[in-house]
Amino acid sequence: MIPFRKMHGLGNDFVIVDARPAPLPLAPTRIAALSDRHYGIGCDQFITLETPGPGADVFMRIHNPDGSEAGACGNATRCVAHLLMAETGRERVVVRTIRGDLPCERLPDGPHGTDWVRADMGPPLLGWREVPLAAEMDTLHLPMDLGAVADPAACSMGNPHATFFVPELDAIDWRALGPVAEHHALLPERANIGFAQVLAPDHIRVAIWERGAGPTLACGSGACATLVNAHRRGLAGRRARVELPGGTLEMEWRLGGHVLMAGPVATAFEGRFDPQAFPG
Ligand SMILES: N[C@H](CCC[C@H](N)C(=O)O)C(=O)O
Repeated sequence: MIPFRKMHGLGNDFVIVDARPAPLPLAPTRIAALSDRHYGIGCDQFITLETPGPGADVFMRIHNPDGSEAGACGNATRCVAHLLMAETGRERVVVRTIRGDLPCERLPDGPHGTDWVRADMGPPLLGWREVPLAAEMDTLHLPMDLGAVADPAACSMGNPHATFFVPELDAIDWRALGPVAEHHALLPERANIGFAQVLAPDHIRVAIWERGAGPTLACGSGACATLVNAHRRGLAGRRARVELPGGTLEMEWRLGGHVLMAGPVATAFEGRFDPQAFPG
């Protein structure tokens, strides 16, 4: 039997397994089965903790429920950091991903008396090859028109994001538009798709259709991409509250280039599963 911990950041939820004591060779098909909300445990991303090299406290591997591996997961970064802080008693830890090292710190005096964790998600990647896009173009204005939405901006936070800016989020069927954009020909590695309504230079409402996962209650790297793309378009400052369906993250795109995100984390439950009971 394999123990797991179920955590979430604003309802963006994760199954977390610990492969630091010994390798846990779970095939993508088995990860997908475990991530299924009816036949498995269910989650937005499946997170595997691995022993890092020097300079980090943990390596965090990220899989989507379709079995694909992702390069960033902001809310899981915050959850894993909180787990490590509880293990070590430290207020600051470093989470390593395939994208790089993400320093995290606990904010004990967060709003509403909850423990908040702030993650430094690193700098956004703004070049067309870095997103990546299918051809050379201005990443601030993609020639993509889906009728109800068009002209998104794109960037990478270690994973690809495209952001549509809309006058009224409630007026569009973003759950129908999301998969069309996710699989658009301009996005050779697909992308996480944000639908953002800028309410003020420091307040953005966004809904995210996640690559390989679909609609989620929150998306940390998506919130980072939303702020970056809004600021690049002159629609927002460098600090903003980003309001997602599951709650609000406090975001900052620092002059040094790094994007920071802060918000609450929670553990829902712990359990165990028999991997042989799942196809894979
Ligand atoms: N929920 C995650 C994003 C997962 C990204 C994944 N869907 C991808 O394929 O890039 C977050 O909080 O950043």
